[in-house]
Amino acid sequence: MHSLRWAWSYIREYKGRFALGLLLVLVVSALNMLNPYIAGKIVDDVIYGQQKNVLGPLLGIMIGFTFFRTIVRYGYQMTFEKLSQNVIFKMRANLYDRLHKLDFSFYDQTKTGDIMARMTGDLEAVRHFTAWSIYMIFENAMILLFAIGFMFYIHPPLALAMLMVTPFIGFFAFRLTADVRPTFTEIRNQFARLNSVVQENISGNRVVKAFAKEEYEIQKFSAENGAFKEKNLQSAKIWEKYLPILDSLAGVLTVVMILAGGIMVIHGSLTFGELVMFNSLIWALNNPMRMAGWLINDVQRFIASAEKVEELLKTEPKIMNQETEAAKVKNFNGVVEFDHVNFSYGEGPVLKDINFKAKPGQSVAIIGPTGSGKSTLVNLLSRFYDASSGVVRVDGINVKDWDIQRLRDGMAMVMQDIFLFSDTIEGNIAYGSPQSSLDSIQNAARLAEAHDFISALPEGYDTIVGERGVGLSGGQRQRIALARAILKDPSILILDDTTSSVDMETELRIQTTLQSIHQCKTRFIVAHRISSVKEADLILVMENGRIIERGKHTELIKKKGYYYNVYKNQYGNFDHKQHGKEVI
Ligand SMILES: Nc1ncnc2c1ncn2[C@@H]1O[C@H](COP(=O)(O)OP(=O)(O)OP(=O)(O)O)[C@@H](O)[C@H]1O
Repeated sequence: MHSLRWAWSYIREYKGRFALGLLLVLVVSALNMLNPYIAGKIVDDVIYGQQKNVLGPLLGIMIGFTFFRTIVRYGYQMTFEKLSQNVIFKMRANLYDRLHKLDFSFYDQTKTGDIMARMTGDLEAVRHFTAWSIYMIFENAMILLFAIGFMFYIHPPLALAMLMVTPFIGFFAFRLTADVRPTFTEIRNQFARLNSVVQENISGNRVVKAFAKEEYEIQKFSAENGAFKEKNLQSAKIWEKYLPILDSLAGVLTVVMILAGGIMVIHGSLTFGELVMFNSLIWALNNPMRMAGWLINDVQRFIASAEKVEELLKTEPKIMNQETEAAKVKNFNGVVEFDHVNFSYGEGPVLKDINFKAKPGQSVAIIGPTGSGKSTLVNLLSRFYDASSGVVRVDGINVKDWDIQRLRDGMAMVMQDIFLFSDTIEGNIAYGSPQSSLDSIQNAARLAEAHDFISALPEGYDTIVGERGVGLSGGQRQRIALARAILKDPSILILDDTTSSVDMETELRIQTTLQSIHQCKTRFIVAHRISSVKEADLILVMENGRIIERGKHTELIKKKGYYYNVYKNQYGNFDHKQHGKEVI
């Protein structure tokens, strides 16, 4: 019932069309009683009563009605089809909207395959229910009701005899519903698992090949595929157990009708024409009962899928906009402050008492062992996650009070895991600033040391890069992502391990450029290489979620602590000046 109420919240918008559809179904269902009635009349009045003059008009009505029914049926089928397409269009748009509202923590916990199952298979099950099952249930219920009513009108005792079978049918239909329902939820969940395996294998196909794990992955898929088949078979076995019973009970109706009706005709309490009417009406009892199994099947499938779609639509993001005055502030300059910030993803602290301040024009570098919390720290700045305690401020305002859109608009981030869309290089660079001219795109690419290799490609900036940037080297991808960030001209630029795959000479040129063009911006550079961080105004050295050292390059070298050791490991006794020029 809950799923139906939820579906109704979408259908309600088209309630006029919905009501029209049901009305047409009602008309056709009522008119379905006409042909059996006429058939009986022909037997009683034309064959037995010898009123041959009424045969023509009666046949005319029969043929006319058959045409009329076909047209009206087409009308309501189209009505429900259009309605379902509108409903699904809106649901799909809402789902997509919700997926964009949901934050990092949702994507951390949810498999892509599961999301895809909801966007495809589950929506299709809801569409099928709206387009077909609703009117079929209504049509069958109405035909059954009209037929019962009509039978009582013709001959109540025979109608009563036939109805004695229906409680048994109701009982078995109810049992079928109860037994089959859990299997549909299992089928649906197994479909999501199957989807996840396929999706992971397609995304990770290079790793699979590199480790020659094709056979292992095929077997993994085969296990999930087998489980999917088994769950479908289990479900089929249940309703195949009940369908013959429902079918047989429908057959019993014919036997009751022939037996009881025949006796009544022999005793003269029923005319032969009336028996023909009953005989013609038997499909109107049989058919809905036969269909009941299939329709129950559809309803259960709908409920299992609707619950999943609704669950996703109702998932609330943890990161939300607050309606504060600060949210109305338009732009910011880029003053950043971490005020005793602690953070945890759930289990155990990841950031502990992070405390520092950066002004526009300054660059803050973060260095430290892998897993020490560097990326997490910059992620709090863009509010991908919220601090567990303490405050992150931008221009003196808590990031939680900023309008998220505005906050992120003022920042540009090059993430560790570079993502390029399957689009042209020009489109990828202009992703954050779609109105940019080709000149400014090329200029950004020059600053990111990407222009030369892009121009050398046969199609230059029009080159379409594959999914996630396939076809480009790691360093090339990083430079395109950097150009994308530079083009945005943000107040705060965050580079998370952005030049790790770029050779040191190119990196040095990039840094010199960034230094000159971003005089008034605040820059965050997360890196492992000393060469990437040594020019920074403030270097934060992290270990186990804490800042263990801070200062400028020369100060940290003098401290002879962690930073100094990294420096020694990376450069040994290498002279940092060659031919009078700084190289590290
Ligand atoms: N989405 C997440 N959910 C749960 N734990 C996470 C998540 N992301 C990172 N962590 C954990 O938080 C800790 C810090 O990770 P983080 O990525 O910030 O480190 P890092 O210093 O940037 O590492 P690297 O240098 O390898 O990029 C690690 O222990 C990591 O396992």
